[in-house]
Amino acid sequence: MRVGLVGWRGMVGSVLMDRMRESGDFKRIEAVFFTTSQAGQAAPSDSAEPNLLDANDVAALATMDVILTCQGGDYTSAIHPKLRASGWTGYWIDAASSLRMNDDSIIVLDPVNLSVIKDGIANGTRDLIGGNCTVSLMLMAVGGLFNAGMVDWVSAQTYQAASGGGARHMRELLTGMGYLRSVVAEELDNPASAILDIDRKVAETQRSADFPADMFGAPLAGSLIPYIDSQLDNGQSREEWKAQAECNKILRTASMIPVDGTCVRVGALRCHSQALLIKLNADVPMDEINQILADSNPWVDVVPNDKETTMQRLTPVRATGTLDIPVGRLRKTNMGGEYLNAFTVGDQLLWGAAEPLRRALNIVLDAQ
Ligand SMILES: NC(=O)C1=CN([C@@H]2O[C@H](COP(=O)(O)OP(=O)(O)OC[C@H]3O[C@@H](n4cnc5c(N)ncnc54)[C@H](OP(=O)(O)O)[C@@H]3O)[C@@H](O)[C@H]2O)C=CC1
Ligand SMILES: N[C@@H](CC(=O)OP(=O)(O)O)C(=O)O
Repeated sequence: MRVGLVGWRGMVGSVLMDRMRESGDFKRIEAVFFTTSQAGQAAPSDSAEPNLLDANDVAALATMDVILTCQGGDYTSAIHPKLRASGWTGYWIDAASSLRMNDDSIIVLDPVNLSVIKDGIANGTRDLIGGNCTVSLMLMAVGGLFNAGMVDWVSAQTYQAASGGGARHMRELLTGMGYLRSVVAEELDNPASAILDIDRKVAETQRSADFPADMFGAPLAGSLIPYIDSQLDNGQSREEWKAQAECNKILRTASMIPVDGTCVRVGALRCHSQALLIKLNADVPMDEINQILADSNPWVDVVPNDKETTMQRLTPVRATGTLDIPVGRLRKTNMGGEYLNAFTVGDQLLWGAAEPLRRALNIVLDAQ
């Protein structure tokens, strides 16, 4: 199949290209590389064409069997309707949120919803959309409990990495960290200096007009921001709204399972973490819960709930750059035996963005 790649040189796209090369995906396809800004320049060595094609050229896109895009929502909104209106019936595989909640799209996360994806493809669905990173990572961790029909509702409190905003947001976080260190470098080198003087200087710096905050809209280094994405009329942020909407669509639930919480940006680089309170519909023993989670997919790492193991295995430092999905702090809470505590971490550029897309491509290839 001829597969048109759009957005491949961006941050999500670069992670996707690395995974496709590692996994041998390019051997299965005739890859054609598109760009919105560099048409005519030399294409990467994986390309079937010598040069990059114009990603705004609908006629050129229409010669593809599959378009795989990480270019972003504005691109999708501009191009996808024109392409479909031209009569194109190929597969559109996309990281952006624009088409996610459309009736004629599927949200792809095959370790959790392979049957939904296969049914959809068999029934003619051609828009296969990656889920929101937080939702995908939560379901990679605890989807086993949902699929076992054990979940009444979930309260999810998130700790989301800078990379969710994009490459410039990651740079702003690191610049802010360096800036803070630089204003107290002398005091830090002197063990006799007063920690409250250091603290005061740091707070003054964070509050100053020249502290880097253009991308996030508020200082993040040494702080956090309890709001992600746009504001909705019901008091939720759009990121919080996605949790229930997308989770239920991914699972194709017969009746809505409530999912809600507060989404918070923290100073991690590319791993999102989540503290979950899961209301089970029965007081299931912990060993059974651990087993269901461990068996749910090959990437879940059920971390025993002790301090030393948790500190080694259940952190962004441990999970970053890997496909592993550690889930731990598993215990029943004071609320009762049906109320399960959990904490999970995952790389938001891998399972949170790129990996479900390349796997959706392979499912499409397998279906031919
Ligand atoms: N960031 C995230 O965590 C997630 C993002 N997504 C989706 O993916 C989309 C893309 O996100 P992201 O990868 O962060 O976006 P980037 O800003 O990194 O890349 C988007 C595009 O910008 C263009 N570009 C311009 N200058 C450069 C440069 N110097 N280096 C690389 N690319 C450049 C490229 O297009 P061209 O070659 O055409 O110029 C590139 O494809 C998002 O809009 C969102 O819809 C989904 C899930 C998570
Ligand atoms: N909103 C996510 C990243 C993202 O791109 O989400 P979505 O694909 O739902 O727009 C974050 O900031 O962490």
